[in-house]
Amino acid sequence: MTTVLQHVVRRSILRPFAKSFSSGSPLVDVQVNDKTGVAIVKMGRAPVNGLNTELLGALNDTFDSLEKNKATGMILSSSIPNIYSAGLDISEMYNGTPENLTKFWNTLQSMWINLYSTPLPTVALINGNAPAGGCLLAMSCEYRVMVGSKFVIGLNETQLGLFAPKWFQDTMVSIIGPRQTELALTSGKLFSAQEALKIGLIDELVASEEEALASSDKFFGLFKRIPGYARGQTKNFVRAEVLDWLLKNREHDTKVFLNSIQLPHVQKGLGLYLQSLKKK
Ligand SMILES: CCCCC/C=C\C/C=C\CC/C=C/CC(=O)SCCNC(=O)CCNC(=O)[C@H](O)C(C)(C)COP(=O)(O)OP(=O)(O)OC[C@H]1O[C@@H](n2cnc3c(N)ncnc32)[C@H](O)[C@@H]1OP(=O)(O)O
Repeated sequence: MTTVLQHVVRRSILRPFAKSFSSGSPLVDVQVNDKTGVAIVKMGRAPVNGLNTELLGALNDTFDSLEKNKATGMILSSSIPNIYSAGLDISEMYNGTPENLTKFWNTLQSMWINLYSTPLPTVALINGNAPAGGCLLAMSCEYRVMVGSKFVIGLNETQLGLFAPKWFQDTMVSIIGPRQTELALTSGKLFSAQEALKIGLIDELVASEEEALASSDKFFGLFKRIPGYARGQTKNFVRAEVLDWLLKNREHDTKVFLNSIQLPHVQKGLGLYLQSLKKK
């Protein structure tokens, strides 16, 4: 089978048949399996894959590029040991100008719309902690495999004095239901891997990255004989309600974010939280 992406080969081959391609950003590494057409997308923004405007934009461009170049599936993972993503980069939300905050939020919205609605089958290979925005990324994929039992995942926004936006919440509701989402979000719960498995927030818990890749292959294999259009339309219908809310309310959602995040007591809380993280 010929290579599905037309980009320039950039780095060495890591898996058999896998080629590295330039994602256009040093923050995102893309390797496409020549044989299957499945792309492994790895976030690599040290130290914790904080989702700033640049990384969000790079992810968005990558998703676009994979679709345009007819990849057959995508695995979203991280190249940073023990970290999937620490969520939104708090430095972007602390003391930001209204222009920068708006750009940041709009980039997040676009990235999520793209990821959540892609017709490609998607797997989150969660090889590290995935709080808040990191959990959102994983939840937006169709299948979640966590590697190792020492990591946590969840929407912990209330612990920071924030709230998870409606579309973050709705994404979780679609996976674990309203009752468990309400309990988790009001308390800002970060689930252990075992808890996440029990509640269905992750689909599998495995011991190694190799096992996770095998699970992903098995998941993609489910669609071998299913026409792509039928699969894509079905995914669209299932996800339409959650997606449509943001598509119809982007401006409102941005205003809510801007108004809330700039409140003096919210800014003070963010500053203290950042300090506490740095002091560790
Ligand atoms: C009426 C009031 C309403 C208010 C509502 C307001 C707004 C509502 C609208 C929108 C809501 C906004 C939604 C936000 C979602 C989010 O994603 S917020 C981010 C939440 N993330 C976290 O809480 C995770 C914090 N990080 C950690 O727990 C740990 O770092 C880790 C991920 C578990 C990793 O631990 P590890 O020990 O490996 O690393 P360190 O903790 O030592 O960190 C290394 C380095 O990285 C910095 N850092 C960590 N996380 C972030 C982050 N999210 N953003 C920016 N920077 C981060 C940390 O400070 C260290 O920095 P260094 O010391 O300078 O190296």
